[in-house]
Amino acid sequence: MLKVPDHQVAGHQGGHGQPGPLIDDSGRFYKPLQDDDRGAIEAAFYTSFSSNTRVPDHIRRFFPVFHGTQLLDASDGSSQRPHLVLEDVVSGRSHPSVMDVKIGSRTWYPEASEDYIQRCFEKDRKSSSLRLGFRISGLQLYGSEESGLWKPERKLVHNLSTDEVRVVLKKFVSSNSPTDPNLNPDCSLASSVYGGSSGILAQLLELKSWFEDQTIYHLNSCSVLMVYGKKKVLKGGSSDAEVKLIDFAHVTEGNGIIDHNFLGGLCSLIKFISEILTSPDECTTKVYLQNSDNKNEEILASSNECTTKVCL
Ligand SMILES: O=P(O)(O)O[C@@H]1[C@@H](OP(=O)(O)O)[C@H](OP(=O)(O)O)[C@H](O)[C@H](OP(=O)(O)O)[C@H]1OP(=O)(O)O
Ligand SMILES: Nc1ncnc2c1ncn2[C@@H]1O[C@H](COP(=O)(O)OP(=O)(O)O)[C@@H](O)[C@H]1O
Repeated sequence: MLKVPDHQVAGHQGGHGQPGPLIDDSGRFYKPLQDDDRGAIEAAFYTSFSSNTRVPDHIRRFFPVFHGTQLLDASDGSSQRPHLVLEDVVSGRSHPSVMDVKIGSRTWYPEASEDYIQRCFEKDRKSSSLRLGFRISGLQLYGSEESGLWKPERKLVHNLSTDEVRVVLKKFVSSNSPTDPNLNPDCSLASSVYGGSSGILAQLLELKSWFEDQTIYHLNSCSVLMVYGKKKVLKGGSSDAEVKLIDFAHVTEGNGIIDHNFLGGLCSLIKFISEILTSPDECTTKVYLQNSDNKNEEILASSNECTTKVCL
């Protein structure tokens, strides 16, 4: 039985006449192929990657397993269309915390159309991409029994300042309420989720060492998806935190050239996460994110230091 995933945090969502991803109970994620060349490029990437003997085995685990393509009824009931059949990397986790981080200071690439480059450039400039080499595209995190799941509106996370990005990365590994303005993120889960020999930092470092060498692909506009089951870690169990690369709709050939854009963004993300592990208590700024109509105020960051209001 196929259903719409409630754990999707970014990208094209179903609805308004647009098909979105589907999942099943066996741990598969079905991503509709986009009509234009984006669908064809992503399908070609997965096909090439799956059989490319130049990709080391230990690197394959950072990509969702690819099970080919399948014609399915679209999630919006419009018509049958081909879907990529992928491993659902969130499946099997209780209270999954998920963050999509789009890597690269530029999400456009020279071969794209002028119009596309311009749109991407604007998003890169307004978001943290140009400044930091990555941006948070979307996230969900489990707060508590009372507060439930925190899934800030995507437009609220798109244009975060550097401080806000740091705070969101801290909230991702904190056990106190992500929405309480009087609480600093306690980072109490940082060592189990980000740290350790198999934590997120170790995985990102392993990926980085591949990107220092690999010249096969340029992963334009691709994301790092960070996932872990919060319930288990809160109960003191070992973390099942995983890093996966997703979204290959804009991959181009590397032609023997290092993917500097991806590598630079990855190094920057690594630095932020390392700093949270080494100095989790470093003071953060109190930030209220507010819609322009002054409604739906949402608090992303907190400390005793100062208060900033950002109108979106
Ligand atoms: O269509 P939208 O407005 O959801 O924009 C998509 C973006 O969503 P956003 O609104 O920035 O969260 C979306 O960004 P995320 O994956 O959500 O970070 C992509 O940039 C997508 O472009 P493409 O499919 O990669 O070429 C963007 O799609 P296109 O506008 O290029 O179709
Ligand atoms: N294999 C997967 N398993 C689980 N969730 C996924 C997977 N691939 C994508 N997602 C979810 O869907 C979102 C959008 O995916 P993405 O491939 O970036 O789509 P788009 O091309 O529409 O931007 C991601 O942010 C993530 O939440």
